[in-house]
Formats: sequence, structure tokens, C-alpha cells
Amino acid sequence: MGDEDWEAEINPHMSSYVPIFEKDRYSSGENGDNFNRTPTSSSEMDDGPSRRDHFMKSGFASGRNFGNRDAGESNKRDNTSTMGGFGVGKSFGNRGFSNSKFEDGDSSGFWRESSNDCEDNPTRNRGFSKRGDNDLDPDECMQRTGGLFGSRRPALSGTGNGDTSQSRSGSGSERGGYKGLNEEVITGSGKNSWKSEAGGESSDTQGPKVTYIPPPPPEDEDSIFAHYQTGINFDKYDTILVEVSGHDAPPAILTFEEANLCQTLNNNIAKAGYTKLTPVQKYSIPIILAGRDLMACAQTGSGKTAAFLLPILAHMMHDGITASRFKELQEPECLIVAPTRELVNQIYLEARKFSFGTCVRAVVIYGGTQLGHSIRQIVQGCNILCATPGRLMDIIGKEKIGLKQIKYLVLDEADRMLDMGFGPEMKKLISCPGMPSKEQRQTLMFSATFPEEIQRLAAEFLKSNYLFVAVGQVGGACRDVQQTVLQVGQFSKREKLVEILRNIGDERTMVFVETKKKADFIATFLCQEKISTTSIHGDREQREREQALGDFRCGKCPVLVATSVAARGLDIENVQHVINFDLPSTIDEYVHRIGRTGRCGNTGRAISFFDLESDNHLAQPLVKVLTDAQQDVPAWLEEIAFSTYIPGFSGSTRGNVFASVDTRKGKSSLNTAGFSSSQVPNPVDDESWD
Ligand SMILES: Nc1ncnc2c1ncn2[C@@H]1O[C@H](COP(=O)(O)OP(=O)(O)OP(=O)(O)O)[C@@H](O)[C@H]1O
Repeated sequence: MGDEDWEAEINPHMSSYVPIFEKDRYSSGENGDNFNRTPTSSSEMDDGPSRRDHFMKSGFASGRNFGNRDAGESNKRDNTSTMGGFGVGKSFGNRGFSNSKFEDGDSSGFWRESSNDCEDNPTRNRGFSKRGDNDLDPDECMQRTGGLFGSRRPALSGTGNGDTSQSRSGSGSERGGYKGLNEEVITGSGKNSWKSEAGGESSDTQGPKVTYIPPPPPEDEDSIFAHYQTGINFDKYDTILVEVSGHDAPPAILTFEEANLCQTLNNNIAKAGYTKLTPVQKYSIPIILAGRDLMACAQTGSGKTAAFLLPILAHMMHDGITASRFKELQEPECLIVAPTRELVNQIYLEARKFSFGTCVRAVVIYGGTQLGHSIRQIVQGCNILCATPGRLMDIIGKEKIGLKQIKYLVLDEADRMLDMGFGPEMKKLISCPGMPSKEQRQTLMFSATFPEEIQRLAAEFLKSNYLFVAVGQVGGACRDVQQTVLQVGQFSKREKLVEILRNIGDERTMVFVETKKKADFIATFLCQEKISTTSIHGDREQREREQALGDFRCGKCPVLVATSVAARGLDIENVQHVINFDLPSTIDEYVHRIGRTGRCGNTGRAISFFDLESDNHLAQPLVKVLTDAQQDVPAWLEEIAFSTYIPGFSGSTRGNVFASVDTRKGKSSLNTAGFSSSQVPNPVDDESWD
């Protein structure tokens, strides 16, 4: 079937995918007042990076270790579609399909959608100097989209992206924010800009309150310590090269015993099933125990979370931390910030696991949930606070969190936290009243990718003698993932996807697409094909996002269609396949996405559809990543890479730049994208290190 007739294909079936309880909300007409119905909209982390975004990527991740250890009840793919699995987000149920930009019927539905979808993408609309309500500049949007205004028509405003003023007034989840901005970001400016501009949810008179209270995680020990098995390649981690740069690095440890952790921590490590350190843990744990600042870059799924949590907890225990009590203003010792709600939740669950049986209390707060709920969690006591940036700044603005006692500041997915999307908020955070200076706190940054320019920005947050740990090729793909790149044109993609999914059977598969709208369409389409599918993206309400992840984790829906919101950090057992239905705009985004499989020594497969019309800019860095990971490189891809080779300057792939080493070592190192980093313009002056 052709791609042009999406409306005809999908519309008649729409209602069957909208849960009963949602129907009324979504049935008020095709141009409906969607902004009133989806309180979380602007608060959502947004989708992937623009193909026209010349700077950074976006990346989001998630996952909740709820002990849903395995499918058990895994449905067959030919079961009925999953009610409520998707399509209940505002971008779906309330969009007037008859007026959809997909209607235009020139076989370019996807292309048009993608082109129009400025609002779907925070990164492409963001900049250091352009924040707040003006974030989506219509002119800019027009320029970037070749003047297509489809998404601005009211009929197309299913995601609240019609009129910007509507979006502003109606779709802000917590502060009357605006469409298209990363949800976790605060728009404060001017004096007191570290505070929440609108005073947070409670003072938001422009939009409906967010009332969602996430269910508490299971409290029983078995659930807390639920884990999956390391894979057959876990031992091969030992062969990965590690480089530590910076002065006076403490030696690596080889075993958990050498870390000299207290008995309770050792018990928890054993209960978590950890018997052997991963490379990033071997090097990072002693560095953090020695009190040094750290920037660590290690492949996806290789245990970075424990690499920072364990030594921080060890410090806390060693310092004789006292139980934190009920107080209106809590002053945690440790602050962990990550870019997505699901990821901070996952980190929180890990913190809760490793602090089990101690008096350390970890708390998680994130957007899309009731603010009062976050406050209630905090006031009960808080030693370790795991937070997304927007909710964190709200809570700080409400004076529920004081920063004076912060000894450890962790930025997970640090390159994402410092890029154009979150960088300004992180700067605000470190200049908040009370936040100890970098000399007074220990700052730790972790990611699988660390573009060189971001490393330079990071230096502002770190003591000058920070250590840099690189495990394997910085920004490289995990070798446990078998990567395949197929040439598939836009209009053959769905057919190919179905073919692949039918061959895969019931194995858990994540399908990445470029935009939120496309995520809904593809999920709908797959359900119509009787493939049990759910979806996660930034236009879905938090409850729906968590439900989707739960359904995917437990195997009820073995296929999860996702935007970049799920690209980073998501740690789900048994994800055997990642399919890039659309390739991302940057190679580092690609590395994060395929890292959802092949975790912790397990093997996985990644299949990417390469569209000659839109993906040529990725050919060169893709060839590099494939080669570094010892994968077969198709001859046709090599040819494209060769023909599009631009020596020294990455052009539109600027956001793809990877440093192979600590940037302090010099500016001429070759990065994984194959470009000489010295020839890539730097956004900030390079500081001399030596
Ligand atoms: N030493 C270990 N032994 C056994 N399992 C481990 C060990 N370290 C971590 N794990 C497990 O490996 C999985 C991946 O760890 P984690 O999520 O911390 O990876 P990551 O490096 O942060 O990945 P990403 O870059 O995708 O965020 C988790 O399920 C974690 O519990």
C-alpha cells in the first residue's frame, strides 16, 4: 500500500485504539482544544534532533526497574492490538486526521511531517540566546522547513503546536510553558532566573494542573534487587582498552573487595547479582573514592550508574551520614540530574537498591507528575535527589530543596545535559544560591558520547584537575550489537518493517522514528498489522509513558515505537532488536539508540533503514562507527561516504563530532566521525590546560 493514504488507512480504526476512559476527552472535534486536554504537553521532553540541527543532538531515555523481569505473559504478535498502548496521547486522539498534514497525498507524508515538525523538536528550536516563549521562532521554522506551515494550522495542532500563543497559554504542564520546549526546562530569565519563572505548577493559572501521581515502586526485597543476567560477552569487557588522563589518577581496582566498601554496600552489590566490576567501574570507583572530579565515557550498557552510585554511597557511609528527617527544607548531600523522567526514575531505583538497609534516603522528582507529590516525597527526608532539570528548578524555587549541603553533583548523560537544550539550565543550577562552588563539591559526569565541544563546556563545571576516563572508543558503539544498515526508501519502510518484525517473532524490539507524530502513526499501523505495539514519546502523558514502558518490559507489547525520548539510558531486559526506521540526525544519537540492546555483555541486533534521500550526511560517520565496532560495512554505504566526504569539516554532521581523547590533550585528535576536531569550529574558546 502506498504511503500517501494514511488517513484512509488509519482513521477508520482510530477509535478502537483509544481507551474508553479517554474517548470523551478526545472526541471533541478534529480541531479540538487539545491544549486543554493534555496538560503535560510542553512539559514533555521532546523528540529527536532535527536533520537541520547543526549543533547538538537530543536524547532521552527511560526505564523503570519494577521487577518486571520478563515477559511471562508475552503476547503473540498476532494478538489483538493493545488497547491504550498508544494513541491516547494528545498528538493522536485529538488530531483531526482529515486535516492532517498527511492528507496532502503526494506520497510525501512522512517527509512533509518531518519537515514541518519544528515543534516536535526542542533542540532544533533551541539556542542559548533563544529560550522561553520565543523558542519557536516562526521565521526560523519557516526557513528550516522551507516555508511549510502545516503544523501551524489549527487542524494540525493535535500536539498543541498550532498557534504558539495557544500553546503558551494552554499546554504548559507546570508553568504554562510553550510547545516544543523540552519539558524539563525552566524558562526563567533575568533576576532570580534560577527560580521557576511561573512559580511552578501551583501558580500556573494558565493550564490544567498535572495530577498524575506515579505508583510507588514495589517495596519487597526481591523486586528491589530484581536484575537480569550478564551476557556471554560480559567477560570480554576485560579486553576493552581504557585510558585515564589527568594528573595523579589513582590506580584502578580489579575487584569489589578492593574498593573497601562497607558491609551493607557489599551485601547489596551481591544481592544485585554483581560479582565482577565492569571497566568503567574499575576506574571510576577509585577516582570518585579519592574525591576527584570525573568525566567518564564508556559504552552503553556497561554499568555507568553503579560506577557513580557506589562510591558516592561509600563516601556517605564513611562520613557517618545521619538519617534525614521530615523538614520543610531538605538539604541533600547528593544531586543527580538526568535528561528524562524515566531515566531519573531508573537511577533512583538503582540508588534505592544500593542504599538498601542504610539510613540514606533517595528521592526522585520529575515532570509530568503532581508537584505536590514531589514535594511530599522530598520533605520526608532526602539525602540523594534524582531529578530532571525542570522539576528540580521548580522545587528549588519553592524553597523545598536547599543546595548548601551538596557534596556530589552528578550529570548523567552529561553531553546531553550540557548541550544547547539543557546547558543553560545547568548553568543556572550551579549558580543557584547556596550551591557550593566547584572547588567545594565533587562533580561527576557520565555518558557514552562526549563531543569535543561539550567536553570544553563541561570544564566550567569541573575542577581543573578533573580526570577523564575513556573506556574503548569514545562515542563508539557497543560491539555486542550486531549492526546492519539497509538501503530502504521512505515509501518502502513500513513494508520492510513489517517483514522484519514478522521474522523476529516475539522478541522485544524498539523501533525508533524521528517524530512524535510518526511514532503514533507507525504504532497504529503495526497494530493494524496485528503486531502488538505500544509507543513512547514526548506528547504522551506521563501516565501513558510509564504504562507503555511497563507493557513493553513485561512483554505484553513486544514492540515499542519510540522517539529519541527513549534513546538514552533505558535499561530493559531482553531488548534484542533496535530498528532505526528513521536514522537520527547525529551519529552519537545512533550510538545511544542502538545501545538499548546488547547491554551488560548480552548480544543484540540493530537494523537501520538508510534513506538515500535524507541520510547521506550520516554515511561517513556511520562507516566509522561500523568499522570501529568491527561490523560489516556495505559497499554502497562506503561509496556514499566516499562521495560525500568533506575533509576536515563535518558540515551538517557537526553535532556528530566525537573526541577520541580527553580534549585537554590537544585539539588535533581524530574523532570517531573521522573528522579532525581541530577543524571543527568551537562554540567556546579552548582553555589551555597545561
Ligand atoms: N558489575 C556489574 N555486574 C553485573 N551487572 C551489572 C554490573 N554493572 C552494571 N550492571 C547492570 O548492567 C545494566 C546496564 O547498566 P547501566 O544502566 O548502568 O549502563 P550504562 O552504562 O549507564 O548504560 P547507558 O549508556 O545506556 O546509560 C544494568 O542492568 C545494571 O544493573
